[in-house]
Amino acid sequence: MDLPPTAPEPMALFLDFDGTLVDIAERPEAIDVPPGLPALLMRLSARLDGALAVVSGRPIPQLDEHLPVPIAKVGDHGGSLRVDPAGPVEGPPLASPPASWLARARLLADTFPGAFIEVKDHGFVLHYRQAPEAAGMAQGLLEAMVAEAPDHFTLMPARMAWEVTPRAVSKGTAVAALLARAPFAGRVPVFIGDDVTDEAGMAAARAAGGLGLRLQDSFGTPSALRAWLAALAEPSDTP
Ligand SMILES: O=P(O)(O)OC[C@H]1O[C@H](O[C@H]2O[C@H](CO)[C@@H](O)[C@H](O)[C@H]2O)[C@H](O)[C@@H](O)[C@@H]1O
Repeated sequence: MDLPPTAPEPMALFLDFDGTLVDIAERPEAIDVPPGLPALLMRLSARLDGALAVVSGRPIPQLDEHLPVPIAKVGDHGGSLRVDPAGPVEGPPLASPPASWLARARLLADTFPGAFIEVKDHGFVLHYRQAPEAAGMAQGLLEAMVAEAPDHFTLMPARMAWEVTPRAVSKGTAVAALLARAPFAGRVPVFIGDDVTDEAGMAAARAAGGLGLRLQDSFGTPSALRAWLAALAEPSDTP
């Protein structure tokens, strides 16, 4: 593992949620959010003058449920953004997958006990954490689906899941959009994530002169990252 980095100044910080801020759980609703995490993110956001965003594949309402604090949030892998915590949720118009895709994906998931579908507004996830034997067939089916509408959708490998997402957005487009706006503009971006779905965010941060950090390499575990964030949130003692 590399040493945790020295935070650049002034920093804009982009944090993935599942597998980065919180440990992976058997199911999406079973995550254990450490009780102090929302307050820690609040302190950190204040320390960065608001230039902190949680950037997740989850929809923003789910992020609000797990992190009920007024910080910037990006959901749906860049499909929805709420930069001003008191402002509206923004995002480009995006297609939704045809109902027939969901029906076919559900049929497949139903043949593998433990596999299930998570539906989002503009995509869906086929989770196979409890049915790893479903991975290959799921990949084949979903690849064939997105090949029917390659301009609109793409298939992303996630952690023990395949996710059909809109092609037009990614965590990278979200980072670029936030960096063009206050309070993120003019700061050095740092994106921290654990997953293939975070690579576009990391690449966007690096392209803007900042850091794209893989949790496993730079911190090891979500708990170690939270400790680093807690130290960062402390007021600086330099005048
Ligand atoms: O971008 P993220 O915040 O990392 O979200 C990515 C996906 O995370 C969730 O699924 C993953 O985490 C679950 C809980 O630990 C786990 O059970 C599952 O196997 C993982 O794939 C979430 O359900 C998805 O909607 C997110 O896109």
